[in-house]
Amino acid sequence: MAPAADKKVTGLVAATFTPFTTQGEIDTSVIGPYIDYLLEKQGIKSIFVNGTTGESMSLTVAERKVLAEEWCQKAKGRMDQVIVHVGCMSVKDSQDLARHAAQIGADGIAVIAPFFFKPRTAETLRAFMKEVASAAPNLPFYYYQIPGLTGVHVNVRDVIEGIEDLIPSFRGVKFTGSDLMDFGQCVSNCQPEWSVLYGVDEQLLAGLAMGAHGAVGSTYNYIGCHVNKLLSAFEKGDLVQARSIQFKMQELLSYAMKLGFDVGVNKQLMSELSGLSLGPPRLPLTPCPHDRIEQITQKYRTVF
Ligand SMILES: CC(=O)N[C@@H]([C@@H](O)[C@H](O)[C@H](O)CO)[C@@H](O)CC(=O)C(=O)O
Repeated sequence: MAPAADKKVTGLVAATFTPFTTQGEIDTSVIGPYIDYLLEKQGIKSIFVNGTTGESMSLTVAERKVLAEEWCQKAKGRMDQVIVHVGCMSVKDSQDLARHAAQIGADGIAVIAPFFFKPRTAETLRAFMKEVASAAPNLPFYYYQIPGLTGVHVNVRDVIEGIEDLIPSFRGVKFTGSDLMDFGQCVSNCQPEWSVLYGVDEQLLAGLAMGAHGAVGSTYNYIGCHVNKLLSAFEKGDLVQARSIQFKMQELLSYAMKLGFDVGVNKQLMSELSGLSLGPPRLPLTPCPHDRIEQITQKYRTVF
């Protein structure tokens, strides 16, 4: 049976941060205001929750369910799409989360490759994904490729070959890698109803030139309003304007990277720029000194 919520993902999708209290417990009270902020201040209409930015691998399955439910409930009728990442090391946990995502009205699910015992071939990875997708056969399913973190360097082009026969709910890829040849091959070999989404914010324009249908990223949480202008400029064929926004993103991110940029730093930057209390990151991520966040915030203000 075809997935019920069958609409293509386009435009910018914010990979959301997970709010924690100062004691390190998940804090769902921030999720409503967070969604207001994305819609009203950043022009972001879709979210990707419990992903890398959301520290999913540091959360319990129970916490992930509570968070997914709150994001879906608060976004209902307001946002276009809520995609819930359900990837885990155990296929059983992933199936549990996939079933749960279907129950709470998510618009789609995504799965990263397991990375402790790594699939060595596209075939094994596809088999893992098939098992997860079968737990929520009516939900659009996306493969979330992020080799820099998983260490799984299987060609995505090989993963998607004929995958619609294996996983009828397959609807695309979130491609967080720099191999633009593999990315281009995904675009040129995708089915019309699939979305191929690019996930390296600092290189988005290259992804768009290669045919990305949209983009998922962490920085769209706080610079989405600028990046939306990049998308419009690209659509109008104004590459000079599109490049100038991309170069600003690169200036900010290369500055932050030199100071040490990880999900924890990124989360604190988001708190600083949005005024939302997202709390500290969870171990093994550690909070970064306040003066460093101030330097990055200052850079943001001079660049944009
Ligand atoms: C490795 C990583 O965290 N990549 C980010 C990017 O948005 C990244 O933060 C940005 O390009 C800056 O490097 C996203 O692709 C991750 C993401 O979408 C997610 O949180 O699931």
